[in-house]
Amino acid sequence: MINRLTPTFEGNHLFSMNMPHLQVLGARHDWSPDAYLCRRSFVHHEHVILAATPPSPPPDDGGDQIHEAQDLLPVIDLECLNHDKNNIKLDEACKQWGLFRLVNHGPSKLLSGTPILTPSGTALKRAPQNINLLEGFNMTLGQLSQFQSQFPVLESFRLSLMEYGEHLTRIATTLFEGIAKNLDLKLQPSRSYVAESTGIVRVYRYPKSSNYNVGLGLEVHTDSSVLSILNQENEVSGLEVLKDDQWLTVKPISNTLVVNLGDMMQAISDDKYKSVTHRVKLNNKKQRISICYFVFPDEDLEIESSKYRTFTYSEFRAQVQQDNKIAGYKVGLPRFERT
Ligand SMILES: O=C(O)CCC(=O)C(=O)O
Ligand SMILES: [Fe+2]
Repeated sequence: MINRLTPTFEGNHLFSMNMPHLQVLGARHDWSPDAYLCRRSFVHHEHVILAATPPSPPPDDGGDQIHEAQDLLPVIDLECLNHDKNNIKLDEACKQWGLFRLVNHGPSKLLSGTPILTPSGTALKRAPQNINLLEGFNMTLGQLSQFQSQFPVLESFRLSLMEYGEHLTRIATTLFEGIAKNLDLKLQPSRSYVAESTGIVRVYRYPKSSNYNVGLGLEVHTDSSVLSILNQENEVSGLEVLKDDQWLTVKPISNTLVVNLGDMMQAISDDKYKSVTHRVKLNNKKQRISICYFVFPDEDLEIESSKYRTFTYSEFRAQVQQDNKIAGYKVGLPRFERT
């Protein structure tokens, strides 16, 4: 797969040319277009952005105590999960962490690519609350067929994305089934909670930087997804997770995916599981590349819980986009709390 994908990326001009169109195919699920522009424009306009918006200091590190979570993070074996009826380890990981490493998930080399350059950023209409120093693109799996006719030159890339999406959907489905059993969830029949069609594959490149004043690679946030499955492609650290008020580095380990629970999972589980708070710091030695797969429920599936008013994922997404646009940040689940 590496060989099929890499030539597509080679000569970054291909993506420089096509990025505006790629955006149309799939904007990041919970970002306003403005925030998205900001995120992808730093390469050419870093000085402009930083001058326009003073960087906010990195969030409190709990007394600068950053711990490595390498030995603490729960590890889930996908193959064992298939055999166990109630998987206590998975349940504990979801309850206590909201994030775990995943091993034995299938092919060791899932996807690889080279960094992608974006075109010059368009002027920002509004400064978002935080500047995120990264560039990348999102692809919604359900829209890949449009991609075929619009960009025949990227056909091998499209096929790779499809294969990656199928593989990751299989993983997400297995994990979700395990979680549903553990929580004894009453699922709506014939509806998908981890729909491939709404799945998003996102590739990001974070520049290297030793200057903490420039801000974070990706601000403190929770994901809107049911599950997010992260491939820390070039094994460069940066991801940190908030656990018991301390930031822990999630060190990359080869052939090991990182799974984190998102807002939809929190609501579906009636708050038994938490959407994990995380952020990405810039690495001071190397640029970092991550490939993330976000999976969502069918857009019109009604999520019922005792904590939140009934809502659909499309309502949630619209609310997040509106908050991003008006307030400059995501409010998320608190917007849907029962009063
Ligand atoms: O790049 C990463 O490691 C994490 C990215 C992330 O948290 C996100 O896109 O929501
Ligand atoms: Fe995230």
